[in-house]
Amino acid sequence: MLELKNISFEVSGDSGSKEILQQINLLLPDDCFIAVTGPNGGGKSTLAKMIAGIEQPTSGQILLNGEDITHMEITERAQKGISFAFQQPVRFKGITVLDLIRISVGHDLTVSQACEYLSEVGLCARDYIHREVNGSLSGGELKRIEIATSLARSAPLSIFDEPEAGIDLWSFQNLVQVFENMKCKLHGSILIISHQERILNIADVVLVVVDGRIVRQGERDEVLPELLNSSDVGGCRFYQERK
Ligand SMILES: Nc1ncnc2c1ncn2[C@@H]1O[C@H](COP(=O)(O)OP(=O)(O)OP(=O)(O)O)[C@@H](O)[C@H]1O
Repeated sequence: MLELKNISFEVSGDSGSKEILQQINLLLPDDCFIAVTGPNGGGKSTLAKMIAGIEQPTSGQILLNGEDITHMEITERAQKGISFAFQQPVRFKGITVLDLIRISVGHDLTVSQACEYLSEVGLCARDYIHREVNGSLSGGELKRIEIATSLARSAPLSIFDEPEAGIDLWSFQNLVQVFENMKCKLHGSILIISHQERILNIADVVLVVVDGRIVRQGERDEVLPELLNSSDVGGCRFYQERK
């Protein structure tokens, strides 16, 4: 179980300081699929980065299964079982797709076993398995390879930052299926940042982040209709923050 207690994140710039996250409280139980949504610039990626250890909060506490991980680095959190797939996937010069899947799974794997992960994300495995994870891959290909490595890692908590970004419409249908399968197979929690109704539609819990605050959180069937029926852009302004 992951718990965020009063997490705030402030940055200083030329025009003074800015609070990107304000007093975030969140409880993420085990085996839960949570979708985080909200307008651009609301703080969703920053929230995910706090959990993964890419950014450190200015104040507050993050607990993983009761252990305080607030000041742990990203590598240590990864070892504790938090996996993070970036909005802009990272390139690994000199490392092949096969290497990356083998590293992710953490034990030896045959080529055909590794290929299964690529097939799951809709890539023709034989065309990609021996390719280097470098700039020669398109954004969408990198994104799918990153999702395949997350599947291989099968972490207790997998975080995906806008997995749909850069994925074409046809592949998007499959991507929704990938996450549905993941939800059934994975013994762990999934946190997805998404703007897509079809992704929100497969989540157990939907969380809405606006202006650095959680303005709404609850079961999908409760929150999604409110979001979709709201006339406001981002669908968020009318919600009251949950105390
Ligand atoms: N290190 C930083 N320094 C200054 N501003 C930052 C920093 N990190 C994030 N921000 C700002 O904080 C706000 C929230 O950014 P964030 O990327 O978390 O938003 P988001 O909800 O994920 O947006 P999107 O939907 O567009 O991906 C933005 O205005 C962003 O410019």
